[in-house]
Amino acid sequence: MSLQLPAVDVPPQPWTGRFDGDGPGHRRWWQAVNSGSKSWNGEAAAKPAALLGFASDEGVRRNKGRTGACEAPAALRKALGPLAFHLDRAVVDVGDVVVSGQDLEAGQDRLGRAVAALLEAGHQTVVLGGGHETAYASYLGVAGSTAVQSGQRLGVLNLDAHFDLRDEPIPSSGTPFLQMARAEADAGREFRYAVVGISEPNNTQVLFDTAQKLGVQYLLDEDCDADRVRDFVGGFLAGIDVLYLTIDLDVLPAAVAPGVSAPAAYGVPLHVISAVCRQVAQSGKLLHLDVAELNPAFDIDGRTARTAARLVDTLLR
Ligand SMILES: N=CN[C@@H](CCC(=O)O)C(=O)O
Ligand SMILES: [Mn+2]
Ligand SMILES: [Mn+2]
Repeated sequence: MSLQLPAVDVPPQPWTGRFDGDGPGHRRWWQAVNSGSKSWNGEAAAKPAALLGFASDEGVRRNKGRTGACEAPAALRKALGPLAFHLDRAVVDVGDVVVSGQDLEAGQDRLGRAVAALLEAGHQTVVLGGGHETAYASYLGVAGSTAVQSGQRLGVLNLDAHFDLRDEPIPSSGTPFLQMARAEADAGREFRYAVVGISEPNNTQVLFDTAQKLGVQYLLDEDCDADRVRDFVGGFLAGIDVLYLTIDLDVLPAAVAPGVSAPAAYGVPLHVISAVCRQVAQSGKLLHLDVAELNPAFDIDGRTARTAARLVDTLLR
């Protein structure tokens, strides 16, 4: 595949990690990414993955959260770099879209256009956020894809302690899914939105009412045992053609994911979230994914970034 990547604000930088040798048996993520669009074994079965950073703090700032998510794309690459590479696809890094100052909307627009271009070129797209305002930027790209434009049914699956359906005068990290609901209605499409891991005490009645009005399917964190989540996700996948998966890392318990703006007191166990990622990867319906809300300033030993890296690795298997 030719390297026709969209221009972004910061071009990709070389990746680094532990070096055990040059042969395929020693390969780690950093070596695979640095070898670009060349498949590591020349016969990759799956479509190449394109990683794109969204360096944005503005949504969290507007939502009165703890800022620092703009450093997350670099922290996620650092966590991915040393992982042993067992993927049957090439991975390319496209670089970062950077939200400058307070112009979140312009950044979301740039990211959306880059995602749409990468989807058009046949990539499996992966956005490394950013606060959860990343989700609306991702959506702009997904909504512009040929798959959605040609009438395939889009599903948005959010792994999150929060609905992020706030009705606010300006967009933030708390509003992306209400923005999507309105955009889908304007386009004359049904909004298919499901959330795994909702924390009841961290979402007001107004948010539950909005979710009900929009027909949102959700599972509370306390109900997220492995069987129930597998059935819930399986049911959602059965009713859609293409999936946009978004992982807000605050869906995980604070001990596993301390490096977020709003750590979860309860959280969904990592093995359950990891199983969702395997289920989604095996469905063959994954169009686009992103990881949001990592805040390296509050991460302990890179726990949150390492966990996120592992989930991305699982999703690209
Ligand atoms: N993306 C953020 N979502 C949450 C944050 C909650 C909080 O800061 O406590 C929300 O807006 O509900
Ligand atoms: Mn959240
Ligand atoms: Mn969120």
